[in-house]
Amino acid sequence: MYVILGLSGAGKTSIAFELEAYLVSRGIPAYGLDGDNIRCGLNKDLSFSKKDREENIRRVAEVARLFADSGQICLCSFVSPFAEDRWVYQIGHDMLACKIQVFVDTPLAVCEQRDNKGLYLKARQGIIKGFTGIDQPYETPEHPELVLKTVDCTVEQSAMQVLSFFASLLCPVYIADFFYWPHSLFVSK
Ligand SMILES: Nc1ncnc2c1ncn2[C@@H]1O[C@H](COP(=O)(O)OS(=O)(=O)O)[C@@H](OP(=O)(O)O)[C@H]1O
Ligand SMILES: Nc1ncnc2c1ncn2[C@@H]1O[C@H](COP(=O)(O)OP(=O)(O)O)[C@@H](O)[C@H]1O
Repeated sequence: MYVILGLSGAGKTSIAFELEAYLVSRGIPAYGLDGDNIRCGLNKDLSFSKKDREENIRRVAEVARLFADSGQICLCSFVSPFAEDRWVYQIGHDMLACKIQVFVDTPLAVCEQRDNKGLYLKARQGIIKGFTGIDQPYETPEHPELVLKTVDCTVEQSAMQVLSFFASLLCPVYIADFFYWPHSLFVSK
């Protein structure tokens, strides 16, 4: 299970979906659970209050566990701003290889400049209340397995960093089988 954390606009979704596409294209079952998707269905009854964010992550961790039990790599991309909520991912995942926390460490100013969905502008205008990084805190993960800096690198490069880390956890035979990329990791679009 990968837990991909960071501010809105940090790059969580882009990296998670790039990873999913890459792994699936290599015959490795993987599935991405993303805040925007899950909040349209399973968690559409939840707001962005502290209590509801906690419930959001609790349900996501339960679903992710089911995916993991079925043998799939589950990529969970959620803001998860509060440190005390993140422990739910740990339950039932004692081995390092089973739970990898990736912090997408993009500065707030960069996320705000990207503002793909116009949410930061609305938050600055006071139209959205309780927006992470603006008028709600983001507690930086203290011990992530991997920290990604997304400034001046592409989505593919960031995804490659995660794959390289993943490969470093695997036995050599498995690496040779799935992670030998002679020149280019990704099929050009
Ligand atoms: N108040 C507030 N704060 C943060 N984000 C907000 C908010 N309101 C809406 N959005 C949109 O919801 C997406 C984050 O949902 P998450 O489920 O990942 O949030 S959380 O983990 O429960 O904190 C987030 O998606 P990403 O941009 O992909 O992170 C936003 O599009
Ligand atoms: N190295 C990178 N990794 C991820 N996203 C990046 C990177 N460089 C630029 N971006 C851009 O930043 C934006 C991140 O948006 P998104 O993936 O939706 O973030 P989040 O899911 O964290 O809100 C996208 O437009 C993406 O193309």
